[in-house]
Amino acid sequence: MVLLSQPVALDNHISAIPTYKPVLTSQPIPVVDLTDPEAKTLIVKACEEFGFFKVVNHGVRPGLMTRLEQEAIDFFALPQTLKSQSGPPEPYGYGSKRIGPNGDVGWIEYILLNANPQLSSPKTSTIFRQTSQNFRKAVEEYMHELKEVSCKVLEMVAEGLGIEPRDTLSKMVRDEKSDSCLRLNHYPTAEEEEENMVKVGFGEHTDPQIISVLRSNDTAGLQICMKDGSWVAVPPDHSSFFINVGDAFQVMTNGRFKSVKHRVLADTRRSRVSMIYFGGPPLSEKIAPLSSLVPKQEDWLYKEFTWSQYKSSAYKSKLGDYRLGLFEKQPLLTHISNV
Ligand SMILES: C=C1C[C@]23C[C@@]1(O)CC[C@H]2[C@@]12CC[C@H](O)[C@@](C)(C(=O)O1)[C@H]2[C@@H]3C(=O)O
Ligand SMILES: O=C(O)CCC(=O)C(=O)O
Ligand SMILES: [Fe+2]
Repeated sequence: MVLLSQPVALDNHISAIPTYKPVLTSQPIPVVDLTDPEAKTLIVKACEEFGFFKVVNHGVRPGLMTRLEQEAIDFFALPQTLKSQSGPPEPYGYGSKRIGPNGDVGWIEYILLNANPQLSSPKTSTIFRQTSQNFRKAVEEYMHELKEVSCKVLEMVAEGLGIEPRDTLSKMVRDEKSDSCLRLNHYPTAEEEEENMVKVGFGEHTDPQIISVLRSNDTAGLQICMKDGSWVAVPPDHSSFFINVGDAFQVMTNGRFKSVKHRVLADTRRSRVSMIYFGGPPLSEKIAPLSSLVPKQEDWLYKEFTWSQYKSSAYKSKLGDYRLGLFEKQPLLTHISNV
């Protein structure tokens, strides 16, 4: 077992990583007990108000969470030359400091793995070749359990919103062609730091998929953006999950649920390890407001698109871009006076 207590040098120094003086407001994050009979109502309320909430009593084995965390720590402690053989990510594989293909950087190293083995890439095979069978086993078990949590939450949402049938949302994530993925992030410690300054670990963004389920160790750093533009720090809790509404979910609810903007400001005195399961639809799935929620097409705020189209456009964007803008319907000219 290797502990990452020493400062870690990322592969090359990128001075472009911004530092921040944190300005925060405090606001309690909604907590939902998945065994509570009121859970579906509370989840809908949290998705409408924040696009974000914490879940407890989720049914995932605590031992599996710590096993995968330890496997991730062991991987990130490998020599840089070995790790770099599994990168750069395309988009799956190992990445360091660079996030995505369009110049975004952060104080981070990570592994991105596709949950669908049919879509597995050479870079991810390299990761599994360099690590023990235990790593692959922990990843597979974790993805399986996280898919269940995601589907449980999506079915509760369907019940809470009166969407019929109740597996309308969850079946996209359960589909064997679902384009879901798992991301393991490591925000290392740093040698020296300006007093009261923190580095941007993962710049502000929304997640493109339907639902993201995040678990981290007990190091702080995650922040979410409120509707008024203020940022709220999310107190870490290694035994719970944090759920994000993603862009595709915002579209399917016709904007009733907001895809939450979030970021990570890295505390460079303590390393942070996070593991996020992104529940996505199959590439061919058509994404549009759900007819059981918005029966009349003229009320749709978004044009229909396939997940594959959305993904391609997301990979042409920068992290902080508003990706849904391209898919918003223009107001009809006949509705505008003076035209
Ligand atoms: C800059 C980028 C990285 C990202 C793809 C993108 O072009 C814009 C969205 C980014 C994001 C954010 C959530 C997830 O971490 C992620 C895997 C995803 O699906 O969209 C990342 C992408 C990535 O790092 O490849
Ligand atoms: O590491 C975290 O806590 C959040 C990372 C994140 O937002 C992402 O990977 O999309
Ligand atoms: Fe994210």
